[in-house]
Amino acid sequence: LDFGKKRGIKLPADTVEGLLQHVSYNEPITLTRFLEKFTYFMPAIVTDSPASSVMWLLGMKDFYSSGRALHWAMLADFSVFPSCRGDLTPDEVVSLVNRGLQDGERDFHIKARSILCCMRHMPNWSMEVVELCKKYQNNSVVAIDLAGDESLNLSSPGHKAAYEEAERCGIHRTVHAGEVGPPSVIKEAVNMLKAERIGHGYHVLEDQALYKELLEREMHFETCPWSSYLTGACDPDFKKHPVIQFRKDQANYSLNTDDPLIFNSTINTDYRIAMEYMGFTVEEFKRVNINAAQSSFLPEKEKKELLNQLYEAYGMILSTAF
Ligand SMILES: O=c1[nH]cnc2c1ncn2[C@@H]1O[C@H](CO)[C@@H](O)[C@H]1O
Repeated sequence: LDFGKKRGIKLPADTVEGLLQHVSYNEPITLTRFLEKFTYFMPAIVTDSPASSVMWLLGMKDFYSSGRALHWAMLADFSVFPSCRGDLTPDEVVSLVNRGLQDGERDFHIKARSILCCMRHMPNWSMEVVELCKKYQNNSVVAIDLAGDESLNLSSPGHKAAYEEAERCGIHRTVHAGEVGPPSVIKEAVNMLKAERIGHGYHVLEDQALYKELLEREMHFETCPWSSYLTGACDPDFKKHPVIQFRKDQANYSLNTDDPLIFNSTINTDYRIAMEYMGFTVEEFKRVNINAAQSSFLPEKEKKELLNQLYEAYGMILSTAF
């Protein structure tokens, strides 16, 4: 609200409660309508330097205290947010966030890296995104992602070229796929974009051959149960949720929040759902978090440190041989 006022950008309400009523929600709507929520508050913060500083600071604090993920978009295309020209270039935003993440890692004793996100509806941004990934590759940025509305046709050369360049340069790759879209989007993500992880991926179960292949390849699925309820990605009955099948098959997947602001949630929201409706045991929570660490995009040495921390915290055998 403060940044909106300062920049003369009209928001849909002028109190915190009023704005939250537009942004946060707790009953299913479509993915497309969910994505519209971002347009209510993004114009107030994109490419604004004080806003960016405050956002990462709050993000790090949340990240530390409640396991919330940081999820941020950085590019402002003026055709998307026409009235919100800030004082930072995308490059400066990434650099600022990197500094924030590094301060946070030091102050909170956590690992925090950044994934720069391409948007499905903006294929002409993707090369710029991968160039930023390259520039900051050894400085907090570890991977490229592709998010947005999956019903849009992916066969744009922009995303493909960016992902090819990412692979060529050793930049890790994840793609939102099979969240609401069919298994063919996952196939494209894996075969064409060379994704190493799949964001959501629930609809993989509709193509058993593909599912079997991805199980064998130990493909990592970044699942978000509460998000999947609110975006209408899955049957609203959690007892029929794809995560239950993933658990039974001991697939490589993790539990995540997705967008805590909009979903008014913390990681405990997702854990509670897993426990109450999906038959999770403490052992499965441990296994899932070890999966997450193993499939993280940290450099190998740091990944081993993180895994050792988890093994120790979980009372599992700790090998000092690493
Ligand atoms: O669950 C999701 N599916 C698809 N796109 C998403 C999801 N969550 C967020 N975004 C998109 O990614 C951008 C960066 O966070 C957001 O602006 C939103 O458009």
